[in-house]
Amino acid sequence: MAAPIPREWVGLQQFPAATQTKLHELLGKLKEENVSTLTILVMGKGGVGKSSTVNSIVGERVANVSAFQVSLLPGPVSVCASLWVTHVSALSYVVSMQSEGLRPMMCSRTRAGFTLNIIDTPGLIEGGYINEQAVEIIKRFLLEKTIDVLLYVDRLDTYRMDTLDEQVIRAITNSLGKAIWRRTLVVLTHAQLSPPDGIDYNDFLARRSESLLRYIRSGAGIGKREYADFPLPIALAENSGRCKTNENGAKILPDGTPWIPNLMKEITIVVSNGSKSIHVDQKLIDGPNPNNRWKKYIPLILAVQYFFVVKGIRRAIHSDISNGKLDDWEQRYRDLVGSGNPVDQKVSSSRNPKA
Ligand SMILES: Nc1nc2c(ncn2[C@@H]2O[C@H](COP(=O)(O)OP(=O)(O)OP(=O)(O)O)[C@@H](O)[C@H]2O)c(=O)[nH]1
Repeated sequence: MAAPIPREWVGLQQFPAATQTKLHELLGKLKEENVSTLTILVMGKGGVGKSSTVNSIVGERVANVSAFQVSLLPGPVSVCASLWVTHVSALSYVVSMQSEGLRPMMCSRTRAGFTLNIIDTPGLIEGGYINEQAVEIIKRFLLEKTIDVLLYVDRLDTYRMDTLDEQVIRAITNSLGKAIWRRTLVVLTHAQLSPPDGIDYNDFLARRSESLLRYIRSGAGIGKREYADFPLPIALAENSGRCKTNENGAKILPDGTPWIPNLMKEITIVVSNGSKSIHVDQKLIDGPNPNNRWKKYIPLILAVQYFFVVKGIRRAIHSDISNGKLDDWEQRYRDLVGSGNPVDQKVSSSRNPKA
């Protein structure tokens, strides 16, 4: 199927002038590096703000946003709130999966010779499990596409990580290969939260980032020695219409940073980090063939067998022959014959008890 003709990126004009200037600057930098097309894949659990982030980046409502909004309650009710968040989020995953369908959505926009493709995907969890059907549909959708950047989206205001997070990360790794994590920017939405119990915002962010990265590294199989190869930078997003703005009208993070240009800057850093974009072909989607897994070790195993087993046995036989030593069975046979065959004697005496 032919790719749709990209439309003009009119959403760019919705941004405040300062944001537009910054975005044009970043697109110009990419073009200097011969990058004139950027394909961004957005993945994560359900209800974390994937579609909202897509809409924020494009500056248009191109993706359907789920109806559920879970907010963090401040102060003494924070424990209740965290349970409530978990509960309502789980409900929102189920409802959104049913209402939105499982098909990913690609939106393409062009501006001054630059094309932005952004792919929104359904949440990967349904009823507390990985939705294998959604994973298969996403894989098929991505076939023969080249992914420049993965935005792995999660919420800043989620306190607990569990094995489900690891499963989502494993499902992405199995579908797109471990290398996708070299091309990943982690995006934490709901960035305008007030941390519970008076915790300092930066401390809260540091703790949340650390626990999320721990899960990503574990789910993706990134060992300690590989940390430098998989930098996994983190950017914050606040998609709410109530996000604070600066004097230019740009949506800002609690520290005053306009977050959309900041997110785009982080994306360009990932693009320029020296790793390759991920081309999704059938082989990548199928994953490693378990039959081929040990194939390369076959000659080595045969050589070890030959030198340590076959040669050893041969040597033992030769030395037995030259020592005149008999095999156990041969020795036993000779003993039997030599002593008048006690087995035969026993048999004949049992047939003729008087004998
Ligand atoms: N306050 C706040 N709300 C957000 C933010 N991002 C998303 N939301 C809300 O969270 C809910 C889910 O957002 P979506 O963008 O639909 O999340 P999603 O990950 O695309 O969800 P699925 O498509 O169901 O997987 C919606 O009600 C959004 O309005 C954010 O940064 N801040």
